Amino acid sequence: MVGSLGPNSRKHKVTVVGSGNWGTAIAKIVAENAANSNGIFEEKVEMWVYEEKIEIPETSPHYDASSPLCQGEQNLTDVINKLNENIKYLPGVRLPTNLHANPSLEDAVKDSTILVFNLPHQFILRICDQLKGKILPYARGISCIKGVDVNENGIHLFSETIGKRLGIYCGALSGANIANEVAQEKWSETSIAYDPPHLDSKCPTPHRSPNSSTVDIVEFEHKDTSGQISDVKLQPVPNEYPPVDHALLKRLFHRPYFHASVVNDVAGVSLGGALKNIVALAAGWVDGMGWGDNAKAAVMRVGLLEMVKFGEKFFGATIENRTFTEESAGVADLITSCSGGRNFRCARLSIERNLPVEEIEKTELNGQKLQGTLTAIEVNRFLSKQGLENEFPLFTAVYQILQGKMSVADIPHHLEC
Ligand SMILES: NC(=O)c1ccc[n+]([C@@H]2O[C@H](COP(=O)([O-])OP(=O)(O)OC[C@H]3O[C@@H](n4cnc5c(N)ncnc54)[C@H](O)[C@@H]3O)[C@@H](O)[C@H]2O)c1
Ligand SMILES: O=P(O)(O)OC[C@H](O)CO
Repeated sequence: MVGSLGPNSRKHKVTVVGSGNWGTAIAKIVAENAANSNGIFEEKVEMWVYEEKIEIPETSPHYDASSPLCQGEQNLTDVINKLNENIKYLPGVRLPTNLHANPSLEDAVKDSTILVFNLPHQFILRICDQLKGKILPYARGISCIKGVDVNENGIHLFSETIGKRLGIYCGALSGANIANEVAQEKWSETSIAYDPPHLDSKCPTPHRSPNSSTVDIVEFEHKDTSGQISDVKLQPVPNEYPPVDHALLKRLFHRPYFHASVVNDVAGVSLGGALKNIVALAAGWVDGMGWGDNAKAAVMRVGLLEMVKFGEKFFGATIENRTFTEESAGVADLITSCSGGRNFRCARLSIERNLPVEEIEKTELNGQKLQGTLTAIEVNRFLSKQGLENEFPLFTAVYQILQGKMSVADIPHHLEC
């Protein structure tokens, strides 16, 4: 029984929900830290894997004709656990042995107090539905997802959507973090945003439920961009566990090669990561046209301004503008994404090969997913519904180009208007 244990006597169990390129890289980091946490985290870290069959090709350094693992199709989870490598989504990177690939979502999250959500944003809503009732009610989440949740009610951060659907608090992690570089332990920075409506004064609108007979449950109101107020009953983490706070999150994610800064601005950190993907597509197209670095810098300048404007306009009360300039999740992520990110690279190739970006995604990414294409469409759906497309000419141009309604050659003129 949790209640019979003393303060900090229990360890946090951590599960990473997702195992793609970034999911696996973050799971590696978390498992490295969990292996040496002085009793804060359980050593074994679970990584939920969307199961699929793979075959180890003869060209792979892991190929051994006599190995049962090389006899036809295998479960990706078995391959990851036996080779300590995600040969499909993060090839060539050795994973810690305390990281366990688990094909069962329910089993992977069972008893976990910390859930790290890290999968392409188009899959997260369905995963949340599957997780309902399967997680600890006092679990805490961190969303590493770069995207926004657009529906008929407005636009939401995925940290909010996850929190609302699961009845937990969820923060965000985002930064200038191309997964392959991070996984190879090349130095980078990241931003973690975490600002739960604790029993302290941090939350803008926390209050105890007047009807609640227990001090263990806190209700907080959150106004989303549609003006709706959602009530989430947040349960505190029992004090048998070390408190989930900025210091603990730093212990979970910070590495000598991965410097984590922990802040409160969840909206700023989340939005930077989502919107830069739209800009990166434009940067890739401009680069593919051979227009040079000045043109790419122009796209990035306009893109950054639109990112800030979008944040101010739709998340004004909660966002801190300086996140865009001072945090890795802001301009630094924009720069790296427009230099070597997948959205940038696929967009550039689409010009060079005269093919749609989605076609390049299918042939070049081996199952990895672009987030910019869908985000551009979702953001446009939100903007057009409000008649605000003209106020965001670059976001709108990216959408129009994806729809085949505008050509890349028209970008300069479109931005001049
Ligand atoms: N890759 C990066 O460099 C990077 C860096 C920072 C942030 N991100 C962000 O992290 C998030 C996750 O990206 P990623 O790179 O780990 O993923 P990815 O692009 O590698 O996508 C592949 C993953 O999607 C999973 N998948 C496919 N179909 C699925 C389904 N129907 N249901 C559930 N899962 C399914 C696959 O199993 C695989 O794990 C994205 O929002 C991305 O923008 C990525
Ligand atoms: O490869 P992308 O375009 O999905 O971008 C990767 C990361 O978000 C860069 O920080």
